Amino acid sequence: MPIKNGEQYIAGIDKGGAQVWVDGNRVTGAISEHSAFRGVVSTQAELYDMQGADEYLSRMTYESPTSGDVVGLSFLRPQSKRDLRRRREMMTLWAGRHHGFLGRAPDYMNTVVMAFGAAWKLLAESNPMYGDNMRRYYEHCRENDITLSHAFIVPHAGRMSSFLKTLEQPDAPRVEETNKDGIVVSGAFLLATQAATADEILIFPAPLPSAQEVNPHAFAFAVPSGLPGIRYICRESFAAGTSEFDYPLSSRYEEMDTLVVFDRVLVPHDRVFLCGDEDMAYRFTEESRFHTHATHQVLCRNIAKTEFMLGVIEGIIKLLGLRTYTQVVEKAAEAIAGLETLKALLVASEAGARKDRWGTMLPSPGPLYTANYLYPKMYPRLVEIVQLLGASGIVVIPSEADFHSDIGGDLHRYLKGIETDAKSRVGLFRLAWDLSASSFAGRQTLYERFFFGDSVKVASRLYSGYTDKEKFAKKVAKLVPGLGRENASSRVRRSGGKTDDCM
Ligand SMILES: Cc1cc2nc3c(=O)[nH]c(=O)nc-3n(C[C@H](O)[C@H](O)[C@H](O)COP(=O)(O)OP(=O)(O)OC[C@H]3O[C@@H](n4cnc5c(N)ncnc54)[C@H](O)[C@@H]3O)c2cc1C
Repeated sequence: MPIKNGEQYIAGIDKGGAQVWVDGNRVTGAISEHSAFRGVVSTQAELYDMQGADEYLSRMTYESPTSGDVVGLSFLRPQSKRDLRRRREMMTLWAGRHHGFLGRAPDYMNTVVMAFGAAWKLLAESNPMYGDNMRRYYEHCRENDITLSHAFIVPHAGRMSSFLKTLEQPDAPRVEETNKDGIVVSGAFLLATQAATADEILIFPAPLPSAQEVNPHAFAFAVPSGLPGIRYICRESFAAGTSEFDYPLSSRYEEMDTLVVFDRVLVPHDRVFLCGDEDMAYRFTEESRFHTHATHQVLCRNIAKTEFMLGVIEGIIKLLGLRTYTQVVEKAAEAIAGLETLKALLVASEAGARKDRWGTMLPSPGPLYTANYLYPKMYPRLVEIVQLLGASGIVVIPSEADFHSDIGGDLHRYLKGIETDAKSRVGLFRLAWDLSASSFAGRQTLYERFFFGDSVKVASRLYSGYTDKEKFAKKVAKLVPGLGRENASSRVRRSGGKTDDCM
């Protein structure tokens, strides 16, 4: 099947039969029509329509190497710097359409599954069937334009401190049994964004330690979202209403987060990528380089989001006539400097790309992980700048209904701007509210802070892979007698990383 369009995406979600719970009630009707999902489903449908439109087709798709069908470019396994550029252009087009607010637009997981698929041979070391499954799953996603969600972390009740290695945790997700049809999995996964609005879910938790040789907590697989025994328990919806005037962002881009519960779910053997091999789970996470490829996608999205933030900042400056205040200009300049830094890092990541051991053109991790490190700090600051410049304008934001009521005249008279009518002025501030102060805004900030792991993990990913630091230390050591001497064992310890891990 070639790329899907929006209508096909919606039909797939509605027919998928996922068991979704919102506010204590099971969603019984069409997911796409439920108020918690309507906006985001419609936005994602727009993305799928976009890739098939004449205007974009050549920039957003390519010919499948197996079927010859037209498939999505974010599935393309890059073999050259040109391929990386094509991927970036495609991802930038989608990010520009949702202004970076969809952290889980389909290209995110398309990229992850591409990286996993490229590294299938590693899984084959654990079991040839697992390698084969991964390779075929990537092709399945690409050929059927599968919309994929994922859950990589488990609830706190199921986590285990390393010093409790000898104990088993009853609440930790686990493989309960293996039978002729597949593996039976029970337990919960803490968080899957957009799981209720995706065709399938990929599960790959960091394995908890186990006293058993075949670790029941070490597994990875992907299944249809509606497989019997899976429940998706949604948080409260932040799509506060359907009016695009009142809630310009949350009405369109609210991505639901869910707790995913597996209740003796039978995962067919051909969907299992790893089972029991704790060491391989860690190795595959690192050596598939999916973090690096995914960060390339993330950076395209962050740039689109920062451009949008800058647009709002400039809109407020113009509206309130703030351009002559140097403290205001300085804040806008900070946003510009942030944006330009991200853009430079993206270019640098492609310029420094080289093939990894899977034969995939890997963007340079150094600039990407730097962006990954900076953005969780940059984004909350951009939000703060919007608040600082918008001030009371961000709270005096009557609704569309107010404008159409008997007090509409007051609003038109007293809320107009210097050169702007009241409704446009309030419209911009309602957007600034949704961007900086609403529940949707708070969740967006939390997302940017955590979606790729907490700051400790992000920092250690940057630090540990940054081999140049040793070169610099040697330069310093030349000027400090005795500092450069090290014993052989510390040299061995420090050269433990794979060669393509270098930044
Ligand atoms: C909005 C949102 C959407 C998300 N979507 C997804 C998704 O779709 N799929 C998915 O798999 N995950 C998703 N995540 C989860 C994300 O991967 C995690 O939030 C992240 O890995 C951090 O884990 P945690 O939330 O359990 O924090 P915790 O591990 O509970 O950490 C809490 C605090 O303790 C600190 N801390 C924890 N351990 C240590 C330590 N050893 N040393 C020092 N400090 C420590 C952390 O830095 C943090 O400040 C999402 C998260 C958010 C917020």
